[in-house]
Amino acid sequence: MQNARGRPFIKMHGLGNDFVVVDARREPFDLDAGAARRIADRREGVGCDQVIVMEPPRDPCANVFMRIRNADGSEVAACGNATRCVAARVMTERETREVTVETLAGLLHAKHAAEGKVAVDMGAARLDWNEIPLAREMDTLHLGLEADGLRDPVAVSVGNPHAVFFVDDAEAVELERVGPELEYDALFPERANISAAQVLDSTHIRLRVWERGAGITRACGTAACATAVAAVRRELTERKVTIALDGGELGLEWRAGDGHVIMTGPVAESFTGTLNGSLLAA
Ligand SMILES: N[C@@H](CCC[C@H](N)C(=O)O)C(=O)O
Repeated sequence: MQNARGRPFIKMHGLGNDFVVVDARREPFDLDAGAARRIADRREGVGCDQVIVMEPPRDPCANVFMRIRNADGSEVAACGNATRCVAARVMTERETREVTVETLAGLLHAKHAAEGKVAVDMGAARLDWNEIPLAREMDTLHLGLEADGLRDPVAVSVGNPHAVFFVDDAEAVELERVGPELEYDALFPERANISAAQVLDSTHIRLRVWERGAGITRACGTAACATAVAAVRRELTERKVTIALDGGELGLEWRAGDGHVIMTGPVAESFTGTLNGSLLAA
């Protein structure tokens, strides 16, 4: 039930990738695509890259269910930075050091890490063409895709689809121009997040991201996960890397044994407010 007086929210971010977070664990909140677009609009609404709804978990092993909508209203299964934010809130509430966050992509285990950071096990990277998904069978280590000087990306899913292009100079890539073209390429039936990754050395990568449904963001946690996996598959880096995004650094590890990706990074709460009725009403 939507509240005519509005609905409280918390503004949170992970490295500047920002979220309007609504707690719907006690009172339901029906976030449709239109409301998400209005809330995310930086001119008319609150403004954010993703709108996040915390709901009661479906799985008895989880502590919270996290629903995710991009700024364009599309509902998606994974968001790395928001997972850290939601996990941090629930750990604070429960006074615990570990929680399990349920998403449409599965159960994600999160825990406190050094320096106030949060580490999330983002699950096993998915590498088959139909898991990305791609439109046709193809080697995900070398996609036959090229645009504006970017070529031969690696495809990885960490619950959402990513194409990672390795480049000599990430700053020189005109992501705002090439990003939308690649996001909507026919090779990606569910569209894709597009990354330009520059390997600095065997443990450091510079990354810029055009997010599906949100455009250029200051950081994308799942893109960092996908990039760490792609770099190891291309034998460019070690399994543990530091990835520098526009908003700061994330620590990534693609574990050898189970293929899970562990992402560690900061969490921040900016302010609280109320979503007014005009943003919520259709
Ligand atoms: N910002 C997120 C990713 C959000 C979803 C993505 N835009 C998609 O459509 O898959 C992150 O930190 O991972």
